[in-house]
Amino acid sequence: MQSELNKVWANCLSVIKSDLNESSYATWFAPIVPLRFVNNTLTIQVPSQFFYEWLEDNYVNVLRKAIDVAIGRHGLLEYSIVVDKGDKKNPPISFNIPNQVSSNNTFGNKKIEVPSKSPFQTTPTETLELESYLNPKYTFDKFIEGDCNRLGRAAGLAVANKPGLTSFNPLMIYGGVGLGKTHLIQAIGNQIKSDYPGKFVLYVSTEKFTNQFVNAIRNNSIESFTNFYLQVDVLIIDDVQFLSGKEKTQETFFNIFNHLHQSGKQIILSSDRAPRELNGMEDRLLSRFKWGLTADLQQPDYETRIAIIQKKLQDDGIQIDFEVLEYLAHTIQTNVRELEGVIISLMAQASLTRKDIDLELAKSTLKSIVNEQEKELSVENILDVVTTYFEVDMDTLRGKCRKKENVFPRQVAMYLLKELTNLPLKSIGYHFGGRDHSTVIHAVQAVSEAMETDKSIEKTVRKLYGRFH
Ligand SMILES: Nc1ncnc2c1ncn2[C@@H]1O[C@H](COP(=O)(O)OP(=O)(O)OP(=O)(O)O)[C@@H](O)[C@H]1O
Repeated sequence: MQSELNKVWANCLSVIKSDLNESSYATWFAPIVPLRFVNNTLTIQVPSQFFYEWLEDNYVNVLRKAIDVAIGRHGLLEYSIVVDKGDKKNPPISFNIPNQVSSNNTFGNKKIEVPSKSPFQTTPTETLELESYLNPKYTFDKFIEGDCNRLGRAAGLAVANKPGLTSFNPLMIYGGVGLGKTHLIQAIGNQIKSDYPGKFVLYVSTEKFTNQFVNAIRNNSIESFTNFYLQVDVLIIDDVQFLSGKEKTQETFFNIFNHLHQSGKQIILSSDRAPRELNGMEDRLLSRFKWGLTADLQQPDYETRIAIIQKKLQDDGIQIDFEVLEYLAHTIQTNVRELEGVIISLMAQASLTRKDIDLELAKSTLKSIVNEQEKELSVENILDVVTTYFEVDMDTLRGKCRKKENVFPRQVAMYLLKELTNLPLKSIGYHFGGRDHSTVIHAVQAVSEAMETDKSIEKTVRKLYGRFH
């Protein structure tokens, strides 16, 4: 019945509207035509195969909720896709939809069951915003600034303030695992979304972009795919290293890139390595990557690690003594994700055991993690760490050369042996070409004094010490 159909669809739309922003609603739901409502099944007409896939990929939860409210938990949704010439030649597509019960291709319709409970249900803090795939937890105020990320963060803020209008287009952020690339590029997207609600900001991983492209080839819907991307105002693509070796995807991305760039749209990219190290990438694409600004994220230094831990604990309303903070920052030096993981286990331990987070709890919680990272305490390993850090060879470290660049690493090595082992001074001297104990005492004093007067030396020595303790 026509009036019932309209009522059901109007109810769906009001649920959908309340969940989405205006531009997503206008792009994806305004063009839908309700066709019929029979036996608890609502049939909607969508303009293309790509449109249908995009709805299923991005809005399935919203649709499910709308059907629940408008029809009830037994409601079904059926799509009727406007078939163009090319689509007719295609074999039926295979779906990647959980809970799909049937696909009826006789009339070009696709039928899925919409269960009352979302299989993707997440906790509120993890809810992704469906329309742009931005995670709202990634913001600038949660991104701690340090020497390791100063340029990237500043460039990110500049881009967020004036998307498409700075010379940082594209902005490419690169760096190793867990150093904050995704956080930073999403923070830019989140800020733009909040300051410029009219702009269509899209975050997409390279993997997802590639999958969509492959599907579009299979379904002969490349044009819809490309057209969709050309509507984006701010395109954020994560992990572009995964484009390596994918020539066709690169070609399409190249065209989208050029078009967006020429239209003054902002492009933001992340990669796990610098553009010059991206193998398997077309030169013309690589040269585009370098058009704007390339900024790297490095491992956070000691002070930044302290600030990150403080912020994470503070966000959870937890206070800890500075000595615990120092211990954590010394112990976990690899990347921020690991640091976060440790803080979470620590908080879990504290709440389980109903204890405050003190040094004892920190040490016992971190025991397994620390043991994995610690090098075995031996003279060889200590000297090895020193030679690697200062880039001197073992013979020079143990030898007699009096050049300043060799004397200091040697003194640090002696200092570490004294602090970390129970070796008598004479034995320590023995490892350095048979020097006597007074040379070792002198080295230990020299390093201690240098640590007191020079913060960077203190940091270096503590860092090397931290490899064993
Ligand atoms: N400067 C920072 N301040 C606060 N949190 C940070 C910072 N850098 C990274 N993090 C946090 O560390 C975790 C890992 O960061 P993220 O996922 O952005 O790293 P990534 O570089 O994208 O890693 P991958 O290469 O594995 O994709 C996230 O939870 C992020 O919020």
